[in-house]
Amino acid sequence: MKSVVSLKGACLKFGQRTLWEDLDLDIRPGEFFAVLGPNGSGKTSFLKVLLGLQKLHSGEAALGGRPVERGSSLIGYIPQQKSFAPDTPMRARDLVALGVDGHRWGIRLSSARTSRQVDQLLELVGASDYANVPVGQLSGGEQQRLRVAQALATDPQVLLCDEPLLSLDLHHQQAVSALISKQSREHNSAVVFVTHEINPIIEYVDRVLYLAGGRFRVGAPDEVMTTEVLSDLYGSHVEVIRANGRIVVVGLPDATTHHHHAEADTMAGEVA
Ligand SMILES: Nc1ncnc2c1ncn2[C@@H]1O[C@H](COP(=O)(O)OP(=O)(O)OP(=O)(O)O)[C@@H](O)[C@H]1O
Repeated sequence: MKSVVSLKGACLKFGQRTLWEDLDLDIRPGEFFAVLGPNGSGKTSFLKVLLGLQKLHSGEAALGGRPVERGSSLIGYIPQQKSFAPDTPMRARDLVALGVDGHRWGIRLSSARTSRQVDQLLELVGASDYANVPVGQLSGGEQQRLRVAQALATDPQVLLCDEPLLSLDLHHQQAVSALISKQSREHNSAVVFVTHEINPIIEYVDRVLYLAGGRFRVGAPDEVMTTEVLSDLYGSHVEVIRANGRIVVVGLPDATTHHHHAEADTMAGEVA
């Protein structure tokens, strides 16, 4: 099947610092693709490249067979959580409606139809109860569910998600992950899902891009999330333990992308 996201020989650098290089990647329609790695490894920058907001140092990035560009209508985007100001003059349903018809030129959907679609989206993310509440008065998790609804509104071919589960409680983490996976299966949308933590989405992930130390590995979770591969990426021994379908990475170096900073300090943690 043709890929919907394609990177060829992609390299991203800031000054002397290389986040990744020689990255060749094809993401298929309907694929659930997770991007993992420690703080500062370049996960958000990876999304910015696909959004056309960050130029590659070298190589090519394409969406739907065309070079990436800002504002592509192929993309739905769930940004990293930022709170709305308390006095934002917008209700929950207005925010979702913006996703439905806010950026269309020409024929706009009739308002009754927009309204029905907004109701469906609100229900999908479990936000019907607060549809008329101003967004600035909602909790971080409630706001985040609205962003998911907004991103799904255009039925995107590529759904870019930047840590969409942050600030959600366990129940809503599961609900939002399931929703995103459903979108990918039923609408054949490719999902690029940036996260620190693979466990909430482990049952959905087809492949992982793991970034660390200016290097990367791509493959199925079982191929990448291993003691051998992660120890190699981090340049120090880490232990990957599987228990009850979860993956725990123990002994990660201090979160850093620089090998020379990977000091003796270690912490036992559940990352990835
Ligand atoms: N425009 C820029 N100019 C210079 N450096 C940048 C720029 N954008 C990002 N960086 C640096 O690139 C590195 C990767 O940033 P990025 O936000 O992609 O990391 P991340 O993996 O998403 O991190 P986190 O998990 O902390 O969100 C960081 O060290 C950041 O400071």
